[in-house]
Amino acid sequence: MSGPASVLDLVQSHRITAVIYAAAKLNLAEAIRDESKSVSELASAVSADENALRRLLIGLTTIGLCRRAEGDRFAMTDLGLQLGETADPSFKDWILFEGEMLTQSWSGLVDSVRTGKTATQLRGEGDDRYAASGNAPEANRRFNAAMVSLTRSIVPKIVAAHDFAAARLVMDLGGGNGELIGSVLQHNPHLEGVVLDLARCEASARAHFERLGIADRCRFVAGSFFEEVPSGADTIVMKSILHNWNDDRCRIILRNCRNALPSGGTLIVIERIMPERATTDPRDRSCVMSDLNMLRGPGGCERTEAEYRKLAGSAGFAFVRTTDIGSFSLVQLRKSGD
Ligand SMILES: C[S@@+](CC[C@H](N)C(=O)[O-])C[C@H]1O[C@@H](n2cnc3c(N)ncnc32)[C@H](O)[C@@H]1O
Repeated sequence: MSGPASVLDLVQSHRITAVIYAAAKLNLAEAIRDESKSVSELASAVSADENALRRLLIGLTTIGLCRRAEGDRFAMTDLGLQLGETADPSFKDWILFEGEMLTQSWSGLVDSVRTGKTATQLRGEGDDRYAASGNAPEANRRFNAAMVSLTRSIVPKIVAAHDFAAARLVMDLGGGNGELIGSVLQHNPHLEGVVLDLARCEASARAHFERLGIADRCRFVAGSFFEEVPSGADTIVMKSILHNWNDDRCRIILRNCRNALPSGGTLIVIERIMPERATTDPRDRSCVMSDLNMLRGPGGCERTEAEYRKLAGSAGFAFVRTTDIGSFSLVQLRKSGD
């Protein structure tokens, strides 16, 4: 957002989400591709009313996702192309998740602020959103696909930021569909990998390993990191895990990691780092919005670097370094005190 916005502009932000969601749902980026298309052509390609579609396309130009070409033709901008399913990066799955699930959940934010409880707790479905959503396969598929699109966009920075040369077996704890470990293994042919996550991620993770040609050196273990983390890995990575949980739950996960790692083993935590004092800077805003998303969603929070260091220290890890990788940071820790 450039310059100070009016309160009216700010409160109408949901309209922008709806415009982007409509464009993604209509597969507009796929229909337009790299060349401009006429509105009538597009209307028949995406099954839309021509006049209404023109109005949507003009809306998309005002937020920089489309540009008007000659006559009644529109093209996607580079940013707009990211709405396409096969773009690199593609945020389509995140947009569908945001438009179909998060928008609904956030409408109850006031209840979470009043009570300090998550949407799942307020519905009386317990403290663990992941356990509560166990029999909602379509919602889980949507969530997992959204996580893949977000993680895929930052994986090159993760791979560049950490040298895995000395590692032998890397475990991605809560690694979902295997996006992160897949990339780490592709860039490090000497490595073996394992993903530990809930059983519902197993089929898609295994299919992903087959697609990448790493199935012979990457396994999936179905389990819960609150019960046990299997030993064998010298390095454990966790992306977007600790921010899901409160400090007590995080300590259980961290202690299970510590029990699983050999002496001096490495733990890499990849999370957004909360600023000590948030400002209107877009990066601060993005982190704080994620923090509120954790309040409403799984019940965790975003933490400052000092908070991560303290939390990890209380579970027997020594701080090594923090590397800034854009909107996320990579906090490297070492098992201490054997
Ligand atoms: C926010 S997602 C992060 C996924 C992945 N690390 C990424 O960043 O793309 C959290 C992950 O934790 C997994 N998870 C939740 N509860 C778990 C549990 N008790 N044991 C293992 N994994 C769990 C979820 O299935 C999900 O894949």
